[in-house]
Amino acid sequence: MEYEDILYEVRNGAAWITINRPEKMNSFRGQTCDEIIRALNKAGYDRSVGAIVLAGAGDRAFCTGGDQSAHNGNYDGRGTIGLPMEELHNAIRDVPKPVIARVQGFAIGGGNVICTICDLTICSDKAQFGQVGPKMGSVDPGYGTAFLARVVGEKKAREIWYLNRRYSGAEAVAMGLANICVPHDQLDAEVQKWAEEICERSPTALAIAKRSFNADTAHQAGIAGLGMYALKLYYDTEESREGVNALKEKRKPDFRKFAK
Ligand SMILES: CC(C)(COP(=O)(O)OP(=O)(O)OC[C@H]1O[C@@H](n2cnc3c(N)ncnc32)[C@H](O)[C@@H]1OP(=O)(O)O)[C@@H](O)C(=O)NCCC(=O)NCCSC(=O)CCC(=O)c1ccccc1C(=O)O
Repeated sequence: MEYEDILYEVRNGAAWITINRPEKMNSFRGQTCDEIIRALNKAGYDRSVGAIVLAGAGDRAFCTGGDQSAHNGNYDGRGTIGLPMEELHNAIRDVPKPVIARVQGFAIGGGNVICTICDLTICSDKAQFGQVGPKMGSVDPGYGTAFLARVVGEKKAREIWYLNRRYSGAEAVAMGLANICVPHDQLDAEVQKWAEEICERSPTALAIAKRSFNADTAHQAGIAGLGMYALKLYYDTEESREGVNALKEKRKPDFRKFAK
């Protein structure tokens, strides 16, 4: 079998990459990231594909970030923190085709980062966006913070990271985090419509436009690469583990004891 954690299908020029771990709220482990990277590169350089859709299986979640059951100071894969996060984020940005996030449920933590990085985000009225980092003992030191501020503005990005609230699809559209919010049962048709419209456009012009948009924030890849080492040091602390343990033990984390 080519993939275990994702589904890959081309629908009339649109490559659909679907995280298929609904029992884990489509959170990702190392293998999931590797498979998404492989699928992105396959779709990105397949001449019959004009647009790429990133989705999550089932109704509950688009993606809820790193799989906390595979997280104990390190995740279970390769890379600085045990997940090839920088590579995954860069793959979304580097493929020369627009990537559309299809958000039908929770886009939380690292899942929120992924949809922030995607070129476009189309969500349903059941979508819920949000960050959980400081609530869970984690933080994205790269695109998830710095690029988010480019997308929604500095004040809103700081609110998202400092308070860890949840936002509806309509609120995501209002702050510029999503392009459009549609009724749940119309989501797939809407996503496919946008993808097919993109497929009719000049691939070279699209690739140049995407590279040009990316150029303005390319330095953030360097910040992310450096920040992952800081994140790894943080993951090795009791303070970070408090977040993971609290989720597992279904209790509120007590971070105050780590106040500096
Ligand atoms: C997603 C929730 C808000 C849903 O809440 P609720 O509806 O109340 O349902 P629950 O009962 O909480 O959850 C149901 C079920 O799903 C499991 N689950 C949910 N998310 C995860 C996950 N990420 N990993 C593993 N399992 C998960 C949950 O445990 C329940 O299982 P049961 O067996 O039924 O008990 C809520 O669940 C929630 O907030 N989940 C945690 C999300 C989370 O912590 N995500 C990742 C951590 S931090 C982060 O992502 C920010 C940092 C970041 O972006 C990053 C940057 C660089 C590298 C890596 C990361 C990274 O992603 O960690």
